[in-house]
Amino acid sequence: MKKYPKALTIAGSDSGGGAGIQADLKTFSALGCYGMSAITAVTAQNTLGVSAVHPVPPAVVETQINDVLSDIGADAIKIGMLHSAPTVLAVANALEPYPNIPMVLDPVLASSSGRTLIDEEGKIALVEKLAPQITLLTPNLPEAEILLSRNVEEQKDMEGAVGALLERLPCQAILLKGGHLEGQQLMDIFMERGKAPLRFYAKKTDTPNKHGTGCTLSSAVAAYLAKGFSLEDSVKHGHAYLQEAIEAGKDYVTGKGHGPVNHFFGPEKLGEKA
Ligand SMILES: Nc1ncnc2c1ncn2[C@@H]1O[C@H](COP(=O)(O)OP(=O)(O)OP(=O)(O)O)[C@@H](O)[C@H]1O
Ligand SMILES: Cc1ncc(CO)c(N)n1
Repeated sequence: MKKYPKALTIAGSDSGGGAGIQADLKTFSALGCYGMSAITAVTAQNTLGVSAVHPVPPAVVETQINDVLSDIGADAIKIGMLHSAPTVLAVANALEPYPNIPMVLDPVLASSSGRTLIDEEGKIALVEKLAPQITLLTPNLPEAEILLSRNVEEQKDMEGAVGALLERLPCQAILLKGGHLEGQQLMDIFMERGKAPLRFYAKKTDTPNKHGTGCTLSSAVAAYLAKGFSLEDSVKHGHAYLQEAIEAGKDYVTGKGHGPVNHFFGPEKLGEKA
């Protein structure tokens, strides 16, 4: 009997196709996983920003998750935009019966253009109710600052920050992303509870197409977890996949603002004529 590696994303829809559910499903597909989705909110957005957010009722979010997991099942789950406390609680509730599925939570607190994508009570519920079920949390620096209530301004502050996040949040591991810092060499730092931190370096690519990098990275890690890799190897391979997708997408023009990365740089390259 053949079985696909299966990955579920619980996230918001990005009408522009570069972030959210759309980026997650592209990433799962590019990495050879069967992708499924539970949509938490419909956003109207494009490469210039988010213009509207319409939440899906929490009970409908919970039912999407129940229906997928009780029938098809998932080998890994990625969680993105949750929008509000009732949605966070509905997701925590629906996932509680599945403690053995690895879960990656990208704590989407605001869009890159600054629009808030979760409310204050949602943040508290995320830390208190959902984090205990999470294998890997993937905050960017502004999100880490919100979660820690202190500034993280340089690469040398990141190791202290990742340790402090692990003390404050009951998840198993953290990947703190340094993509928002100045400088030509970027660093992400990964730490599993009780282990030494690991650093992942990347040369900063000169590109306008960075929309959805966070979504793509967390889904790539989830895809590798679904395929049976260890957490450390999934982070390593997920980071490498994103770097290739950023590089492969840098010369394309999509919209007037921040375009997407190129998820399909493999054998069937997006944009190439047959
Ligand atoms: N210009 C770049 N070149 C190469 N890698 C980058 C670049 N910008 C960001 N990255 C990488 O992309 C990943 C996402 O980092 P970032 O800190 O931008 O997350 P994010 O803010 O959550 O993303 P998003 O903009 O999708 O919300 C990290 O691995 C980071 O190192
Ligand atoms: C739906 C959605 N999720 C996440 C992000 C963050 O990139 C976004 N802009 N939109």
